[in-house]
Amino acid sequence: MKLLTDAMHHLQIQYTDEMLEQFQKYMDFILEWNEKVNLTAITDKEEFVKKHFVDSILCGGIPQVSKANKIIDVGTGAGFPGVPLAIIYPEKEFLLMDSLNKRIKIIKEITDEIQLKNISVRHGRAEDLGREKDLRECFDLCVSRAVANLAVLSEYCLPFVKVGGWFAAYKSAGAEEEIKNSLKAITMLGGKLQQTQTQNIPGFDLEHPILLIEKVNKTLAKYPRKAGTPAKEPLK
Ligand SMILES: C[S@@+](CC[C@H](N)C(=O)[O-])C[C@H]1O[C@@H](n2cnc3c(N)ncnc32)[C@H](O)[C@@H]1O
Repeated sequence: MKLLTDAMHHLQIQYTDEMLEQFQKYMDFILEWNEKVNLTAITDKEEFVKKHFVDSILCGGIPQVSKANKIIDVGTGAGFPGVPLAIIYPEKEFLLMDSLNKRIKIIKEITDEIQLKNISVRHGRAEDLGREKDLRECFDLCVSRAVANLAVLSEYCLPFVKVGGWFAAYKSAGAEEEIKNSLKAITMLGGKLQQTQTQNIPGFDLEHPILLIEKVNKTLAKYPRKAGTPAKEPLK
């Protein structure tokens, strides 16, 4: 866990022994489950800590993230970035969702086991859950990593965010063209790209722009379109 504590020092994230224990147990359980169900291609523990834990908490300490209370992780997969963020922010409430029920059930089982009490889970597609009354425009912050192209992702994510809230999209370096081509879609969905934050921890080779998109207007009732349509016909 030295890699993780080094990164947390750099990001000025406070941590406790209990948090480090939760990180350790989460990795152990995921790798154990991974022998039966495909959860992650990363099985080397050092790589796991870097690419899953450190990468997930790169948005830690960003003011838009620090001040959010209710957070949703769209397309969480094996729990990233939602679980590491829930560990470092025990006072915030997290909802992790994914269209693959198998993964959601495993995350629930593991997070119960390690007593991460601030996580709940929901199975479903973003296009469907984004229309549910108890989820639509209810979150201060939506995070999402490695789920879809930014225009598509914005249609999945922005409907969950309340006006005045934020969508933090984890993108890879070199996404400038993708960002430029998604600006219109972001506006159509009620968002505005305000800032791109690139966290670079010396020695980590994780250069990652995190796009901070503010929800400036309500999302029109016609979005998200029906399941499958955003990916087939991205807004432009
Ligand atoms: C490549 S994985 C990334 C998982 C995780 N966010 C990470 O960074 O490790 C993409 C995940 O998004 C989920 N996903 C894709 N489209 C989705 C949708 N329309 N609604 C909900 N989840 C979706 C997939 O089931 C998968 O678990």
